[in-house]
Amino acid sequence: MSTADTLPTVAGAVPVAPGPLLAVEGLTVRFRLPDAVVHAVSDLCLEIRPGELLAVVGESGCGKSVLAHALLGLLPGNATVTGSALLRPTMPAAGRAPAPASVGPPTRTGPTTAGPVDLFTCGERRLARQVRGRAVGLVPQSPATALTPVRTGRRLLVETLRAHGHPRDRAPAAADRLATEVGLDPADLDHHPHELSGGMAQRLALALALAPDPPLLLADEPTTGLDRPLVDHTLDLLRRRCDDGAAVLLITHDLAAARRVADTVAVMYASRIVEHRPAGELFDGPAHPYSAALLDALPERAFRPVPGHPPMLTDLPTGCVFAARCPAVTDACRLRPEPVPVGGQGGVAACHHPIGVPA
Ligand SMILES: Nc1ncnc2c1ncn2[C@@H]1O[C@H](COP(=O)(O)OP(=O)(O)OP(=O)(O)O)[C@@H](O)[C@H]1O
Ligand code: NI
Repeated sequence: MSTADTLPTVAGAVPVAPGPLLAVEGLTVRFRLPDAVVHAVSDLCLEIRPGELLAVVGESGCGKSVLAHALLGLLPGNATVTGSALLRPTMPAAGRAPAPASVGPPTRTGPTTAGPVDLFTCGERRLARQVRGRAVGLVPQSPATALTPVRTGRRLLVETLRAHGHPRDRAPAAADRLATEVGLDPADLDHHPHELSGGMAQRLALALALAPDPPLLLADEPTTGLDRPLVDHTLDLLRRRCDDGAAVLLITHDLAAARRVADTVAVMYASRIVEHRPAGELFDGPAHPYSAALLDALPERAFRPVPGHPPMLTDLPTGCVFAARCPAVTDACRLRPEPVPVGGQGGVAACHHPIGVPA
């Protein structure tokens, strides 16, 4: 798809047609601890459109999973969430053919004329009934603990398919097809989740998330524990879902995965998005020194780890969060950088000295 019209807007800008499926504005998540406050996500803005695969990348602990959990109202009671996350409602698009390998309900969803829903204010009842596992699917980061242990994979999958409109007589065959689609042997569905390996549980969780054919899928490290062929199989499956009109937010440590399938990449560092670009632009010429350092750490590039450590999320600097590790730091970095346009396709980087942009 064209990346020019898939990019996020800087906070406050007017989104262009056809409009995002999800528009997150100023998302801030804080966890209250007895003696500290964890700044897990800070002033995060992003948009994702139908057909777009957005990869969110960044080191462990930078806030990627908290972002996904915030969108679905899954954060614990010590969290406070501010900002907005407008999800455009969808309805079945009559006559739209499902992808050949897809076993979702016979129609994919398309836009309606109804207004968007703010996921942060719509309330738990609406999240439970209309959003989680329906409008927005989640592949959790630790599926082994998230899956109900008392039912077999087959029962979980058939129940999910039935709950989303598959007729009783067709749901078992649909479950088998879905298992095959995610790289499981249908016979694996006869086991309970705890009897599965981590990689198999991962694929079962993916099948369960795909069963309702959600217009938006949040996939949190969906390839952890898989060998390379299965990683590629899973990534290509997510790509096909996007090509068929769904939007996928792929959370991953694996930059090669992002490069393989993403349209756009958001690089997170210490609770903030520091760069958000079309994938090709980011990999060919990162603008934020942190993105450049992450790419330099790849084995096929300089294989040089990012020097130093991220700041504590309980004690973030008031200026640029990357300043202490940045080779290009100057006095200006004591002030927080606003996102500035980089590249030619609407990308942004939050940096006072973006690479390749004249001062
Ligand atoms: N319930 C909580 N209470 C306090 N801090 C929390 C809570 N949940 C998460 N955090 C903190 O929020 C920060 C972001 O966590 P998150 O799980 O989003 O990281 P991540 O980017 O997904 O990392 P990983 O790649 O390791 O999964 C971490 O510092 C984590 O310790
Ligand atoms: Ni995580």
